[in-house]
Amino acid sequence: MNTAESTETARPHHWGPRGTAAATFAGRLTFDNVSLSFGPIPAVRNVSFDLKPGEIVCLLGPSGCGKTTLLRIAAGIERPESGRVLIDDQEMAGNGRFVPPEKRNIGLMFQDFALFPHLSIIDNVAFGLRGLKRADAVKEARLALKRVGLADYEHEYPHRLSGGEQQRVALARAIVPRPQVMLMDEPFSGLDQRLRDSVRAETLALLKETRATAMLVTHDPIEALGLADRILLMRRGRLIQAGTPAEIYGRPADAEAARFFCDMNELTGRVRGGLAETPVGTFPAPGCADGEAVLVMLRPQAFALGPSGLGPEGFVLSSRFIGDASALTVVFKGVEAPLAVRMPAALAPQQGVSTAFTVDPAQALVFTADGSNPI
Ligand SMILES: Nc1ncnc2c1ncn2[C@@H]1O[C@H](COP(=O)(O)OP(=O)(O)OP(=O)(O)O)[C@@H](O)[C@H]1O
Repeated sequence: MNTAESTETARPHHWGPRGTAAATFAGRLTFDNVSLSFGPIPAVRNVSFDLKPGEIVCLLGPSGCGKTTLLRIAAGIERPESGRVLIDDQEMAGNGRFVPPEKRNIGLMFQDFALFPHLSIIDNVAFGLRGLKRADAVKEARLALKRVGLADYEHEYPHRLSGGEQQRVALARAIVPRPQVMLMDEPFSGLDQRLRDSVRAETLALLKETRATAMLVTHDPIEALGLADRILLMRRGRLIQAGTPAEIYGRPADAEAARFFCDMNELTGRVRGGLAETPVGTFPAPGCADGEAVLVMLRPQAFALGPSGLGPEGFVLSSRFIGDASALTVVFKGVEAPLAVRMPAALAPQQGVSTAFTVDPAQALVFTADGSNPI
């Protein structure tokens, strides 16, 4: 059963059968040194990337970092002040050229779904097919509505639909003209938390089916890790790092990028013989000179209980059950502030206990002391 059924309304909530959406010829989306400022605010600065046909990419970063502006530039809603935007090597913007949004063969989906309130659901979906004969447009729109499980809703109006249903109408409307590139701005943020997981999974399946290249904006790192073939990480208008979810999570470009994905424990280490020494263990720091100070970041899940005498001893200051895990704060000798530790609830020690821990070096990230470069 789709979890949407239990959360929103009593109406049926099944999406249509997978594999029935119309496929497109995916486009390559290229940004070549693109910049745009709003007065003194440099919203997008010298951004370059290349989205391969059919790739699903999440544009990720904190609020105000320029994600929406970048998406709007890709769509042709904003003009870059310098640089070039290309789809399949054709210039959409740059060198004096500018192709308007309706000529770019892109699909757009906004955070608030932006359905037309005065149009019925079928007319909302058929809106992008105005070039077709009415009967053909309606036929295509019906197929798309069926795929998102809303075939019975075609005569309804947007205000009569729940948020999850509106999201599906917006998705059907975006895919129905078979765009080469889909651009989606926070497409799940307006949805109830419990609904989000199933809608994300269905949307991802649908995107793969249409084979369109997709760029999704999100500020949620977990969402990006779960959805994307590749993540583009932005900060203050710049592209900081591009890579697969495993690359970005496992080897963040700097300490700030690491903090964006996880609440990190941060310790200062001193290097000796290629190892950063800290009060809770030593971690590889290849290429660093003896005596150099480095920043060691440890994920809360790096810690496990260990045999006495081997790892650091810690005093459990607090232990909180949070469902599938327990969140602990633990005081270690030589470390100023208590460290955050997370482990399976069944294994977690009680508050007030002193016990030995081990620390998984694979969960440690070592950076230069100022956090600007990984080691
Ligand atoms: N039309 C505009 N006029 C002036 N400033 C703007 C305009 N659009 C965006 N900005 C500014 O540009 C910067 C980037 O904004 P943008 O909306 O692209 O960021 P974002 O990463 O999408 O943020 P959020 O996640 O909060 O939507 C911000 O400082 C924002 O205030």
